[in-house]
Amino acid sequence: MLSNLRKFVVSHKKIPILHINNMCCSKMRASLQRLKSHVPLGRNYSSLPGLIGNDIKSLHSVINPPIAKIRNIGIMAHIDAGKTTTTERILYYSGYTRSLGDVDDGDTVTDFMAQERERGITIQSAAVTFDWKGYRVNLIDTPGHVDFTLEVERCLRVLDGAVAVFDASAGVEAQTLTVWRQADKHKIPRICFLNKMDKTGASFKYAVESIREKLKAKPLLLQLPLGEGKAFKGVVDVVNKEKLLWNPNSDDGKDFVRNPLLEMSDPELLKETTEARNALIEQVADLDDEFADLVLGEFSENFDLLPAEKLQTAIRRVTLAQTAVPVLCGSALKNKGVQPLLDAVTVYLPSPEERNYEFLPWYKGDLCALAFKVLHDKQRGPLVFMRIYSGMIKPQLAIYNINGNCTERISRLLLPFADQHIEIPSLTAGNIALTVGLKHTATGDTIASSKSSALAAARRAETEGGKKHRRNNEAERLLLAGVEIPEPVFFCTIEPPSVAKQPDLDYALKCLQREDPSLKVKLDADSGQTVLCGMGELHIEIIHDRIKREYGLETYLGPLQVAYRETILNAVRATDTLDRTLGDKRHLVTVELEVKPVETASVMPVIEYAGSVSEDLPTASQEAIENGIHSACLQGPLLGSPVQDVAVAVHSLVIHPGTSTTMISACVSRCIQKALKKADKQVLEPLMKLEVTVTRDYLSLVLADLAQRRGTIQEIQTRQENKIITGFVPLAEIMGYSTVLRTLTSGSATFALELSNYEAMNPQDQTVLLGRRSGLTQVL
Ligand SMILES: Nc1nc2c(ncn2[C@@H]2O[C@H](COP(=O)(O)OP(=O)(O)OP(=O)(O)O)[C@@H](O)[C@H]2O)c(=O)[nH]1
Repeated sequence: MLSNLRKFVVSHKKIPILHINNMCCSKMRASLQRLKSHVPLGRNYSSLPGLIGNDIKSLHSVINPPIAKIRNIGIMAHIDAGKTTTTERILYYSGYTRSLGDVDDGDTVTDFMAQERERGITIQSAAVTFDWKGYRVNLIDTPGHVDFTLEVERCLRVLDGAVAVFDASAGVEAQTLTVWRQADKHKIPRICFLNKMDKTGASFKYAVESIREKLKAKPLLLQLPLGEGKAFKGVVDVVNKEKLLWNPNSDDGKDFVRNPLLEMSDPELLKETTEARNALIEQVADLDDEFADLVLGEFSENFDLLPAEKLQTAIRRVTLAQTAVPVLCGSALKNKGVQPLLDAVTVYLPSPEERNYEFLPWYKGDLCALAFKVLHDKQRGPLVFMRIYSGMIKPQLAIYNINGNCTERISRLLLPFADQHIEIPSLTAGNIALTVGLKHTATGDTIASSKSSALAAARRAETEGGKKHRRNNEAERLLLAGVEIPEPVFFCTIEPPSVAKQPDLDYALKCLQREDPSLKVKLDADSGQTVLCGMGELHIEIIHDRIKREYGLETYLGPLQVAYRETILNAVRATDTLDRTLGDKRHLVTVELEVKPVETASVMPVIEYAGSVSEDLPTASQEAIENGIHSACLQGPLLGSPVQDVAVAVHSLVIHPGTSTTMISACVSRCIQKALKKADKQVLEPLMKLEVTVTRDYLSLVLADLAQRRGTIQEIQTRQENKIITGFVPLAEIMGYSTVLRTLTSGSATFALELSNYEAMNPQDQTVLLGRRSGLTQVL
């Protein structure tokens, strides 16, 4: 049946454009695109009967493969490690694309974008589905830039396994560390692929050491490289003691031979591989008791007799347990090593049923899914990518969105399979679905089959999980959380070309926010201007570009500004009374509270109640108090920025009968603002962790520049020919750094930046900032 499907796909002339909506993922997509003729998506849905004739039974096995044969994986890497090139090879060898692209062909990417602009089509691929040796692989796109960390995390949330790609000449780099930590957080089993083995300076040993040291992981060397740098020609399969050599005359790397290592032809290599295999066996036995028993019993005399399958099974167990990571190597650019990597994905990474999702039992087989990406297609409306954890999705199915507390209907169901979006009759647990017709579902929403099913699951969660899952709101317990949306660090005003276009801008921003919850949009009460808040310069730039490209609006951005925070240095008490008569109703509240500093590194205030207040406090009044506290803490007295690291203790509260909750909130909020004004205050600024890779010649120039930017240097390491500077620098001082660094080092240096924490500004800098901002506070 698979061959049937392939045949159809290959013979089908109309191949869709997939879209670029997010520039940081654009290279992968663009390289996919240029392999296809440019025909709008709408004409390229394949419906089921046309696809397979009457062979419905076989189709089921293709569309809904056994769950054990599904792999939901992502590829994660530091910028430029070769994620795009590796992905491109994977798609080519799996038959997804029909020729190999080249990421260095910048013109092609630009051409593609221009064509996309002309057509005004918005399609994007967040996941592609392909088959490899009888396995269904859903490859989920994870962007590499730090501004899109949230996007990476959101994607990680729906992965069952991941391939971490490294530049073998650089080993572990800054962004690798970040994504590795994120993958740790979501407990995702991984495989490491040491790419760029052909590059001058590539060192298998160095890269493996850096995995051991920096990632604190236990690398399992499943392969050894045959040569390094220019001499790289293939790999040794340590598990099977085989040599894999790629035909030097093949221009796409499809042609390679796998031969057993023999004493006669390769005595040295055989010896080296046997030692590596024995070391691997010992290492795995140390981590897995079942394997240790096997090895020490039957095979203790001679590890050579241990069958490869038994070793693979044990490697799989330790990979799934995340006690070690298999390491493979190759050169995606030179088309070597990618097919064994795909084999390893199917052999060592888990199927959906092997992941331990604690929420699954609560649903008892009912639908539970996570919307992990929303795209706006001009013809189809919103397209929602969903990971199905349990149950089934069908076209015309009504689903309940737990976050949005609303029910809506899926009109069509698609599978982004090979180079088609195939319309399908149903999709079961473990799969990635692309749905059409959902108007309210946003990125990150949890989906159930109905409200009653969600509530039943919530009750089970509470019974089974006890206090662990107890949250304020019943449905909240069920949210497939794990992706905390970080507070934006940058903001700027955005204006439409004319007042008449404001509704169009509002609509565009609403759509973009549904796709990207890390984008915040506010209305400045004083100036009436719309304010965009984002995760970085690139993030805001991309939003600006997308508004123009996808919504045809030429907008104007105000100067980019840093999102500061405020805190207080001492505890302060305040009392307030609100007494207002509206119509014939009197609203009277008196509150006494204390605001004090605490160390939480959060803008969520800690709320405490005196015993006399909490006793018999109605839920509605408590909610009103907390709303008042939260809204007051959003605008600190110094800059109007969020206040962090504070606790609020409510000491007394007197509410006149009939007083509305709005009045309670207003009184509490005013009282807090009074207290905050009285306190000693401090501005906190975002401090960025910076890693600069620079050649020795430019080291002192870069250090001198960082010193001027109030930077502090943590350490300077040597990596081959380069120096790696790590340190911290305030965000305000590092705006536009890419241009500066390029000029300073003639384009030879690279850097990675990520938010470290918010830190107190020194008194002089704070005075300068407040002086500068006092002229600006009217604008923002
Ligand atoms: N020598 C060598 N160069 C490679 C290899 N793989 C990728 N490259 C080159 O490395 C550069 C970056 O490759 P990409 O595939 O774009 O890397 P990426 O990780 O997707 O980069 P970002 O999308 O910017 O994060 C390009 O110039 C590639 O040609 C490889 O195996 N060997």
